[in-house]
Amino acid sequence: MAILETRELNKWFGGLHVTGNVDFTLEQGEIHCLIGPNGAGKSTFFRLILGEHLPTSGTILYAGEDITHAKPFQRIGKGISVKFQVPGIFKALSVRHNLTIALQDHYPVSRLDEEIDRLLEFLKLTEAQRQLAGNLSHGQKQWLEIGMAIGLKPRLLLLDEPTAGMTPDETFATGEMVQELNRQGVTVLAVEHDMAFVRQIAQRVTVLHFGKIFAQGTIDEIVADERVTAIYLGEAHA
Ligand SMILES: Nc1ncnc2c1ncn2[C@@H]1O[C@H](COP(=O)(O)OP(=O)(O)OP(=O)(O)O)[C@@H](O)[C@H]1O
Repeated sequence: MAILETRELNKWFGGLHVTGNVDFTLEQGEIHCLIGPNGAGKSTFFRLILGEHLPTSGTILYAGEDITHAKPFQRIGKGISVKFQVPGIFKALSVRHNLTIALQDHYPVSRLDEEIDRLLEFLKLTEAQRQLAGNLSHGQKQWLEIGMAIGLKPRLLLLDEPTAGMTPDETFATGEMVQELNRQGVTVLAVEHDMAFVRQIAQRVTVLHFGKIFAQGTIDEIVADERVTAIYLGEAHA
């Protein structure tokens, strides 16, 4: 079953056709990576799914329901959550306090502490829970942000370059977190440039180019596609 579908989705910014007639299907339960050259329209596609941009034309379906014109908070309420590239954490508050703010409206007080403890452990942040979020390493800040996105128990998690700026060890640990979330039933759509990470997590890959779907398949199929190498991977691995 498809958890997300876009049909003939188009977005124009003035004369720029940034999303070009995109028919995209995300199956419930998969980890899907979106790759493509800079300016290919990946972030715009995310913002359309989230409702931060409205499409010029076309339809977005979430679990079969038309959400094309739903407000962002309504989409979040339906189970879509996002982690953007720039961490949106409260730097002057402790790690635990950040998670408390993210979760407090969604759990009864009696369960809140237990839920935060569980999340801290998952994020490898138990030891750091009393530190100010601003003092965390770059990778830990990204994990805290992932925690704030998954605390709401989304059905669909969107990740925008989740490993940007991470060390290889942090990147690998992030991949393990994403896989564990997926085992727990979360469908994941990630924009990512790091091909080692894509190989670690992706069950399917979509290549965007000039706002259009250029290729789709498993990571092995994508890497073996000479047309993809010509527009993207050649440059990424030069
Ligand atoms: N709000 C906007 N107004 C006008 N043009 C925009 C707007 N947002 C994005 N664009 C343009 O749309 C095109 C696609 O941008 P987008 O950020 O979606 O690409 P991307 O694939 O995410 O790129 P990157 O990998 O560099 O993040 C670019 O040419 C960009 O300049």
